[in-house]
Amino acid sequence: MLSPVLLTQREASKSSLDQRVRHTAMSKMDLILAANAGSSSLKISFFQPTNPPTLILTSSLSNITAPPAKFSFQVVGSAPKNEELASVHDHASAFAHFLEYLAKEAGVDPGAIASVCHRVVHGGDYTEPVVINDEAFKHIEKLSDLAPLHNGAALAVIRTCLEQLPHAKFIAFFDTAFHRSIPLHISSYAIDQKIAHQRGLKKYGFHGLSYSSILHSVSEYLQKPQTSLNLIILHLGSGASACAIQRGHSLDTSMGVTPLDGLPGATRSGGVDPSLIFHYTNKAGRISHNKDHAVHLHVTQAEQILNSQSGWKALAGTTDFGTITAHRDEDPAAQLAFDLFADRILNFVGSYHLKLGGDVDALVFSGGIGEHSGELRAFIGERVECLGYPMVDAERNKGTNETVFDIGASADRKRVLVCRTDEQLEMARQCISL
Ligand SMILES: Nc1ncnc2c1ncn2[C@@H]1O[C@H](COP(=O)(O)OP(=O)(O)O)[C@@H](O)[C@H]1O
Ligand SMILES: CC(=O)OP(=O)(O)O
Ligand SMILES: [Mg+2]
Repeated sequence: MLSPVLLTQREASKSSLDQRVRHTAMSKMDLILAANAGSSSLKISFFQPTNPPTLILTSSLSNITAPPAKFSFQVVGSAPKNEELASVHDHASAFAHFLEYLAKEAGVDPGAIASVCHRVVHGGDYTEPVVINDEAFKHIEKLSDLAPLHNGAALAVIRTCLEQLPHAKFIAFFDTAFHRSIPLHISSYAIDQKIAHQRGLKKYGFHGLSYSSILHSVSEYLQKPQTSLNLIILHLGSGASACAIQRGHSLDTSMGVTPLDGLPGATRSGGVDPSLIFHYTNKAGRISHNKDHAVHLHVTQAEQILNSQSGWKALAGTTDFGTITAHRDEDPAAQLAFDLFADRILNFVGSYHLKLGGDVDALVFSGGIGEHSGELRAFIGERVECLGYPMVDAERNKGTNETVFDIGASADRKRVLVCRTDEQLEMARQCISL
């Protein structure tokens, strides 16, 4: 017998959710919950399992690593609820808060959730989504050292789900899977290949769910099949990476065996001379004895510093790129952070433009910074004009509510686009097609 989804009839502000959830789930208890454990945030969306998936509600907990965390919860068609939470300090407490809010405030019975999609950043050799069983759980756990800010956080959310939603099916979707198409000479490091194979030391690449989502949206926007598209995509968030897409497949990306390489981020250094770690601290190479999670992951102190104590946080004392942009005129540290980020982005745009033989349909900005920082887009846009990209139009660069919008002054063959990525939607889409 089907139990009602809603525990109680609540106040009018919840009526939109009531109607949507009641409508579908009373007859079919098969909602999809998609959880995205990023380095600084936990983003959650609920979908009805239609094709394409129908969004019911979104929630996010950001600033998890720079408290107080910011909680937002929005039922589609209703006003968002926002609050600051001093009690949330990691992904496990963030997800616990969400589940409590869902039942108590939104009145949703967790029994209505049939499938839970988890974004897992490092999947190693898994190239397809997997149902999470003991073996998959251990596999993800083993890879935690290679994604120290991510896999452990995703596992904490998975553990809570296993305890609190025992009736649901859990599926892991991997960031790395999208990059399985990267050719061997690009994914290999110039090291002993026997050791490289034994230890899985190669470029895996990350943000793959985001790149899939962007590819899907840009293909719809340009009305061209994905397999005809050559794109340079910049996913600029707390973790930032670039990707060259050739005929709809990943050709190269800036992150490597771990998400540390390539562009700097909120707390990550990005690529440095590998020898730098031996000079940064004379403790490099030893197991960290700090009190944080790095101890349990056996990450060396240097690796911990480059992952968690670097990036904007080290350069400008904030993990918020919006603050950096706003203060760069009066604060040389903020100016340095801005200029350094732009410089590293240009390295990848130039290199990927060349790898694609100049045959690029669009340069695409995405991620929290790419979607919101008109200043950074204008700065990069001006410098890539020499490669044949149109000038960034100041008015268009102010943005719209569309998923994809064009900020180029002319709709020449090459475009400069902004795309709102949606990793949760991408997982729901793949979940339905499974
Ligand atoms: N208006 C803005 N201008 C510049 N940067 C912004 C703005 N809004 C958000 N950001 C940046 O986006 C980052 C979050 O990006 P997001 O992709 O959501 O992060 P995550 O990597 O946790 O998924 C914030 O840390 C902030 O630096
Ligand atoms: C891979 C990665 O860095 O992800 P995020 O930007 O969500 O932290
Ligand atoms: Mg993210």
